[in-house]
Amino acid sequence: MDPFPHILAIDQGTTSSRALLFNRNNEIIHITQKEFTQYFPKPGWVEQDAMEIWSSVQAVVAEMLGKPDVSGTTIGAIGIANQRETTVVWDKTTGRPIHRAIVWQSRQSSEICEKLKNEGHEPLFRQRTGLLLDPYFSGTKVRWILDNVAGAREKAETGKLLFGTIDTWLTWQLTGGHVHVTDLSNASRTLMCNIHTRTWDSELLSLLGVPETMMPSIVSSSGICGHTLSETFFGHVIPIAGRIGDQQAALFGQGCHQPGMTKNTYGTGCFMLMNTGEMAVTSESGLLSTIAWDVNGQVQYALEGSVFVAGSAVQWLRDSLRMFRNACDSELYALRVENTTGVYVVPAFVGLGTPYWDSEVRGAVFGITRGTAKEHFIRATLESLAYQSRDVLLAMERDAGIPIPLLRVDGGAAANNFLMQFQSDILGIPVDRPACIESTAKGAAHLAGLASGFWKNKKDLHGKETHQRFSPQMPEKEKEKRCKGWLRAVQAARLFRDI
Ligand SMILES: Nc1ncnc2c1ncn2[C@@H]1O[C@H](COP(=O)(O)OP(=O)(O)O)[C@@H](O)[C@H]1O
Ligand SMILES: O=P(O)(O)OC[C@H](O)CO
Repeated sequence: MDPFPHILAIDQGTTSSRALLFNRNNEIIHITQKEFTQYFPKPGWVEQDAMEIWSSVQAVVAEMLGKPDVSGTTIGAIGIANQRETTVVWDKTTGRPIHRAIVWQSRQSSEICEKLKNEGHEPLFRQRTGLLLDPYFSGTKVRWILDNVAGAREKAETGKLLFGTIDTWLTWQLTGGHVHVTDLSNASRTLMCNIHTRTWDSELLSLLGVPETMMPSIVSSSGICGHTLSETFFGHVIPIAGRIGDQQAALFGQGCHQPGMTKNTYGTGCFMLMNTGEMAVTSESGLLSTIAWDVNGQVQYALEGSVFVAGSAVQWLRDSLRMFRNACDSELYALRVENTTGVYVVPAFVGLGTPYWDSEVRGAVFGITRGTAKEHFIRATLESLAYQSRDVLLAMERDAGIPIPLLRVDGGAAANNFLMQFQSDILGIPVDRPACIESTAKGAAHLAGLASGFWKNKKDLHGKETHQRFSPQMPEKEKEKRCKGWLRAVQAARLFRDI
């Protein structure tokens, strides 16, 4: 009998927390999931309650432990994949957050970014962190909390506050407040980590006004950093053996272990990453240079294009415009019409990321007529995910200096066949969707499984996976016409901000 037949992956995403149980054949045998509240306190601001995030993780794990043949004693190790950049600051003694978590999408620190840019600091941040001075990243979010929460700065300066991204927060909670760590993939998204020396950068911390005592220790993406407590709901001491930002996790889970291999994940946002091996590639086209993972001291880098609003535009159609009940219904509506009749939705609700990096532009709809129906609107919104991904892919090909012959996809919205076909059509290359689109959880499970000896080496991780291929069908002229229309729509949305 296998004493530990399972690996538990915790996939803490922007819209939901999920627990996924893997067996030694690399199969997912159970999934539990819980959505949690999103707060939009002001236009462009997005916040979450860190305690609610933790409760949602407890809930999905508790539900998992209630499944037949699953218990704390059957789980060999835990791996965590998390929404990145989202910032939690908490009191070391009480363990209570001092403010809501500021979500990666939130723009509330844009003034801080502008000030640092005006002071001429962007080249230094860019060179050392591979990122840009954009509110997307954690550094200016921490600064915002220290500036805006009464008494926070004094407490931070006397070592009473801790900072963490969601991996750090969950590890802290799972270990009963004993372990304060992050890994390089997450650290590389904070604006505070030098991706070349792979340490927190004192000069950048000082420019941001963040005391170094708040920072977690940086540990490997694959290795045991702590254990659950036997007296908590697991009822057992389980090693926490992997932690990695969700987009890098998906890159690992898709098996993109070699330089040049690329994947695009369609979740709340869209994130395209290309493995660049042991080299941090500097981008000329607005891509980010980031750390993919650190496994056994071997660090790999990636080029990344980040789209801020993708699946969340579908949620907006569902929840705010009440156009349908389930995200998957968007496909049925989109297929009821032949095209959008020239309607374009630019879902720049929180600005635009790669390659535009325009944090002030806001969403816009173009080309509506009296004949525009809900179906056109839904179709145009889905198409916007593909157009934004195309903008990123073209930038990536330019920077990497190689064509991308095929795109691997995953994430919740990759389940949408209409979207995947349209993506292939406007890219003019095949799009491959694995039968199991849970690449993020796979990546976290793989890293934990390798560290705990559950799987011996990478050969055990990939085998008989099947893919569905979407091949381009749209005539070249039609493709060009539509893509030109999209670029005009983006330009017009940006112009609207400027007038
Ligand atoms: N069939 C679908 N078509 C389009 N969008 C979808 C579909 N299913 C899920 N989504 C969108 O995908 C997102 C959820 O994907 P997921 O990978 O779980 O995201 P995250 O990790 O960011 O929480 C939601 O924003 C949802 O609106
Ligand atoms: O929650 P996801 O899957 O949309 O991922 C969010 C990213 O990590 C943000 O950088």
